[in-house]
Amino acid sequence: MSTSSTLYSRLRGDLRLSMITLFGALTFVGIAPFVAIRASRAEWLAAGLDAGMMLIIAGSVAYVWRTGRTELVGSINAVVVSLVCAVLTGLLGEAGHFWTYTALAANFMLAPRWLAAACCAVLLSAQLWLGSFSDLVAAAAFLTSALLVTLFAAVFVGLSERQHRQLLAMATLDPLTGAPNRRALEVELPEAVQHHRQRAEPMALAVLDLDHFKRINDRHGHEIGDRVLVDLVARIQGVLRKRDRLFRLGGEEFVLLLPATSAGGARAALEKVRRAVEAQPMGPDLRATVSVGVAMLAAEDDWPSLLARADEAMYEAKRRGRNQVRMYPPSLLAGDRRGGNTDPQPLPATG
Ligand SMILES: Nc1nc2c(ncn2[C@@H]2O[C@H](COP(=O)(O)OP(=O)(O)OP(=O)(O)O)[C@@H](O)[C@H]2O)c(=O)[nH]1
Repeated sequence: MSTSSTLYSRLRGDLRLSMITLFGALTFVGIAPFVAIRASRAEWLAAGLDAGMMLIIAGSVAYVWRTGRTELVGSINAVVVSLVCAVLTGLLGEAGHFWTYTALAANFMLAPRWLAAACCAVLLSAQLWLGSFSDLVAAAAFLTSALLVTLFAAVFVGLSERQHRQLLAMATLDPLTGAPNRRALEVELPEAVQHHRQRAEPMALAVLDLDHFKRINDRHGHEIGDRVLVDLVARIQGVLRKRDRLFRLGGEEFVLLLPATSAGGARAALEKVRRAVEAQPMGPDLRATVSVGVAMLAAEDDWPSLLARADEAMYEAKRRGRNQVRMYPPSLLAGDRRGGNTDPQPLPATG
């Protein structure tokens, strides 16, 4: 994946990251002229505050892209913007009020809701305390309009976040089983490959396919076939570690990503999966089995080659009679795993 498409997919997948980035860019462009104007008028404190805020926001955008800590950075930005805005009102009087609306809306885009609400409350109190209003009606008009902006921002951001979560789930989760889908795999697998290669840690990838699923559908009907897929996912997730990832590639084919796992560990884990499927019937007169192909991440691998090897091993398992785990290359295989012969053998680790 190219750098620009990686950046784009991060922006698309993380709403708060995109808001922090947009806010940072707009604040930089919007405030820079005022630093110059205030400096030219010798309003050194106001110019310094604006410049300081620009630096903090620019630094925080760089930090959030490096670390992904969007909640921390968004929270710091909201606090800084609210404080600077309140202090500017104390220094500039009426001119400081105009920035209040921007700060109120930005707080909800940057920080968790409770913190945004707290920042808004502190900012509005400071504005009423420090601001210069001609009379009580002017102060009441300011407060009402500011509260309306706050309310609109809170509702709008809340709705956007909910829709974003729903869209993300629709785009990345298989609606039948709830497992992450092929699209999610295409995002997570390249990241996992890069992560493990950089740290020279072993990683295993398995392709798992239900055996004779067509027969199950033909004999028991599609509805039961669907339930078998749901049950299969529950069984697999029940025996694997929390950090292992299961994806539905399509139909009755799944991919398992086993981070920080040696060949021996992968073999043991996938035998557990195979046995968990075989052990209990999935319904009256309905036994299912799986064929599994495993490949270990090698130094020269990219994710398509790793996936292709695991797929090749899965087809080998099918060719050899199904209901078994095969490793790729076959030299990693210690004995045929079919049926009851399930003791994992020590296997050589690979890159
Ligand atoms: N119920 C149900 N069936 C599905 C779904 N997706 C794919 N299938 C069915 O899965 C079956 C797959 O058949 P095949 O590709 O021949 O594979 P198989 O019968 O499992 O045979 P082997 O893989 O060689 O063991 C087809 O009948 C598809 O219609 C689904 O979401 N629900």
